[in-house]
Amino acid sequence: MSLKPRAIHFGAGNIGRGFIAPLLSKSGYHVVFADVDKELIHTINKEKAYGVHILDISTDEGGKRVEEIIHVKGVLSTSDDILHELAHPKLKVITTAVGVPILDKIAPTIAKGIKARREAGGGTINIIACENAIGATAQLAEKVRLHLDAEDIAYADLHVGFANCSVDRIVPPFTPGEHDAESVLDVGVEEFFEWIVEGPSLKGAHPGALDHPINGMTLTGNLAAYNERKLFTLNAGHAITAYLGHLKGLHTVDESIAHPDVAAVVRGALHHESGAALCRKHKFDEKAHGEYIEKIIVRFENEAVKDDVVRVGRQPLRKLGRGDRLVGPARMCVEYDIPVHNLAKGIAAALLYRNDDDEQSVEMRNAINDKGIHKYVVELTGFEEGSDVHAHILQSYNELKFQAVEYCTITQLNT
Ligand SMILES: NC(=O)c1ccc[n+]([C@@H]2O[C@H](COP(=O)([O-])OP(=O)(O)OC[C@H]3O[C@@H](n4cnc5c(N)ncnc54)[C@H](O)[C@@H]3O)[C@@H](O)[C@H]2O)c1
Ligand SMILES: O=P(O)(O)OC[C@@H](O)[C@@H](O)[C@H](O)[C@H](O)CO
Repeated sequence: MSLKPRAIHFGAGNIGRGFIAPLLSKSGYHVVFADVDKELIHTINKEKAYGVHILDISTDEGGKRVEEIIHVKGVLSTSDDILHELAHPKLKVITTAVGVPILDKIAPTIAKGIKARREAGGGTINIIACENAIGATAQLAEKVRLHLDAEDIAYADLHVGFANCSVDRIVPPFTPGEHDAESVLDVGVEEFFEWIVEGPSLKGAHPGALDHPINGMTLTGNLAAYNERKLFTLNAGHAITAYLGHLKGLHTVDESIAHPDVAAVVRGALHHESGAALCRKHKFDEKAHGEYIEKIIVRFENEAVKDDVVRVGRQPLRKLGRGDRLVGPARMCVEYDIPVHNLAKGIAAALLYRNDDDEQSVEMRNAINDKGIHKYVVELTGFEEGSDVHAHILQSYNELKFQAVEYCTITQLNT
């Protein structure tokens, strides 16, 4: 039996293959991917390796650097095989990158795994949900607990660490043929990455740290600040770029941010609105935060990444959640009396996002038609009619709707 520590990663998609698994693998873990996609799992088990293409025009090799990830395994997350993996004595870490709405679906499986570990006397493990949401691991923990009995909960309290994190690396859709890739498993990623994990929640021989450290993972005791900094800056700017770009008929993030109107709204939202509020709340150094924002804009401009506005804009209702990247920073601005003209434009552009292949876009359009935009904005954001923010969102909505007609048919906009 291999002496290597094992890690199970739920979700063998972009961020799983392009970010989390490479760090685990390069830190000496044997990585087992768990996914619902049979074809993908079959290919992982057949090829056992893939390449991570670094998509940076600035890399010495002109964007051609490829990192080989080897000795990976796949297991179908809906089969009993996953339970054997979860009970494995060498298992140390479970990570996820499946999308927040899917955490519900994997929770019962993880709960069965915890029960199996208790019965087998398995060692301590740590679980880290690498999703774009504040407190994603805490949400997962809550869902897992619903499937545990009192004995299992007592065991989990001692032997299972649930650590929240902030995860940052842009991993766009990747077409192997366009990049001389050898395998359909290959992924393309930007060079930059940041994985910040709540240290105090980790369990093991040295509480507050992993028994087998992961190179590239940073531990912190103040995750809340990093979480809000990332979601309300990178993801806020990304979403605004994607929704405004989509309304202009643009297809990629680099094309959208190159449009001066889009860049002006993104800079206004990040520097003068979310940034100003974040600096007030978390006492960030204003100059350093300004540099953080500009570095993010350079990442959006990376032409080698070619990220799709449809990927970045996916699930608009999740993105319009009160604690999420658009309404979240707008609410924080209101707390500090900071006007929100640019975030309001981003929220309005999200409300105008029309994509018949995206269930949440369709649901949003139907809700706007049924309830009317005034009431719907109140329901979604919590900003009352008559408030400045509500008025700014409505004003931007009407202006953008009018401008968007040039690119979309009236039927698509439909409101
Ligand atoms: N791509 C990025 O740039 C990026 C960066 C940071 C964070 N994230 C976050 O990572 C998560 C995943 O994003 P992604 O871009 O990798 O998405 P993706 O669609 O590429 O990958 C998701 C994977 O999860 C699998 N999956 C779905 N249901 C499952 C289930 N029940 N059990 C196991 N696997 C299941 C899918 O088959 C797919 O392979 C999201 O929360 C996203 O916000 C993405
Ligand atoms: O994954 P989502 O849908 O929450 O957000 C889309 C993108 O903004 C996101 O995936 C970024 O690429 C990522 O957060 C970069 O770290």
